[in-house]
Amino acid sequence: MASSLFFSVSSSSPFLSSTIKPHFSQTTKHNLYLKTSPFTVKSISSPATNTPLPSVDNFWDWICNQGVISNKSSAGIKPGIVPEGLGLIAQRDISRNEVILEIPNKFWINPDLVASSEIGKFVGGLKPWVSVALFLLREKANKDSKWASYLQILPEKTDSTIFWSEEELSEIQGTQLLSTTLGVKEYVHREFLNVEREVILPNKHLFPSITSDDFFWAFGILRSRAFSRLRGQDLVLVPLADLINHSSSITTENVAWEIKGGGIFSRDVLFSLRTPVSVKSGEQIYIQYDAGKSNAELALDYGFVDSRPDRNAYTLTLGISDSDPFLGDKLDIAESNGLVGETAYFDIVLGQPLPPAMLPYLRLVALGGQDAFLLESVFRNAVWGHLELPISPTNEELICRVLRETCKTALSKYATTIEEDEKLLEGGNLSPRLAVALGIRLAEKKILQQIDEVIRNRELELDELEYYQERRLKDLGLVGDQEDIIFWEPK
Ligand SMILES: C[S@@+](CC[C@H](N)C(=O)[O-])C[C@H]1O[C@@H](n2cnc3c(N)ncnc32)[C@H](O)[C@@H]1O
Repeated sequence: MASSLFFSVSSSSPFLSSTIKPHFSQTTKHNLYLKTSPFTVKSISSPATNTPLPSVDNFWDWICNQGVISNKSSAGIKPGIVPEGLGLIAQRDISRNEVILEIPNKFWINPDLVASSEIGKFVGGLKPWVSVALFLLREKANKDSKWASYLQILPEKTDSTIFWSEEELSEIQGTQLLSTTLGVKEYVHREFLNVEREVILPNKHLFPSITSDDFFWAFGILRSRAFSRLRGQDLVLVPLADLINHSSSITTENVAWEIKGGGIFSRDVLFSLRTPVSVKSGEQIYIQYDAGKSNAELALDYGFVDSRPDRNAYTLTLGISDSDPFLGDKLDIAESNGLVGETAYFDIVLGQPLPPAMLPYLRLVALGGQDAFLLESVFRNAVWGHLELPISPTNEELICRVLRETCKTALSKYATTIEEDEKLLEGGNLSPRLAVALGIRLAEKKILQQIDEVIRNRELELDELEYYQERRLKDLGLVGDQEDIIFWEPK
């Protein structure tokens, strides 16, 4: 019975899951819905990070004059122009784990600063990021802003997929990243329309001309510069510290920054940044951005992808249909095993086995017909254990078939094959955005192929698998050594 099973694909971004409603359909059985784009690609470009050197010098002077850096001449770091735009350059040899920066909270840009600013009373009820975005835009328009030296060094745009043209987006046709990007753009645009109506237009004296593009710029700045974990109400931009770039060669799991108290007699809180590895004088200092982020999230937030294979993930969205006659029982069982709600998300990572809870969950979703007795309350404590192993040929065959259909349909949505992408990669000389597009679409296809291969092998074994009834008979001692069922002859 297939009526209770639906599969769809979606984004894995934790940001999306908390703040944006997914915009893919999840209503029909065996549902696989991929948003694709009809555009064709002609060219792809990358934004220039054209911060002139005088602006960087001016920013550095400002930082030092404000006392953020106590002694300019003996500072261990300095901002400089690097391949990633701006970055932090070591001014002497720095050892591993050495603190390179401590920025007190009076130099942070966060919702508290906005609340105490002249726009504070107009933005009180807004989401933290929206109020900080309006603050940035207002200060950017003010030549005499206290923050002018900082705002001048912020890039006009990044390579985040939210800034890609339609033609550029067509390079990620069929990908989950495209679907997520369109969802985020829709979300930001909606937020803009709301804030324009509620705050910007009624307060034209404070916000004379803020466009949707301006608002996207501020969103892009916050997504790419606020340190992970410092989001929501804790959202903060830390000037100077936010010049640190990411390198895939930094693999230490430890987070390179922390928030510290400023000392017993100080009310200051400090943002403290360390070097995860030792760095020679003149070299750029790097950290690893949030190790938990997939390449799709890096592409969306920052506009680059990491070369580590385990950053490549594909999210399968699985769920129990509203019309499933056993919906309540199934939800109850899923919830007792940590899978809350009608939908469950499983991140499949390139080169790694399927997540352990995925097959049990699928067996649960597909459970019906003669197997439905396992949903009865007497089995409630033991049912998940049973689901960890095959239940019945019908159940196992169904989940294999639907998973393979899902992979096949998803694979058919991409405009290029793995072989074509690999050839392009070999050719090299890719623009940053095309490199991102290729990295993402190639990895997604490889993961789908990987899932299909695992399930194809399983299908070949279906006749040899041991199912619930056989296990049960064995447990009861009703199956002999030769796997024959033992009958008691009546005397
Ligand atoms: C926190 S900011 C770092 C400072 C930034 N480079 C600048 O010029 O202002 C993050 C941005 O730096 C760039 N970036 C950081 N690490 C990178 C990397 N490994 N490859 C490419 N771009 C990188 C991306 O544009 C990203 O959105």
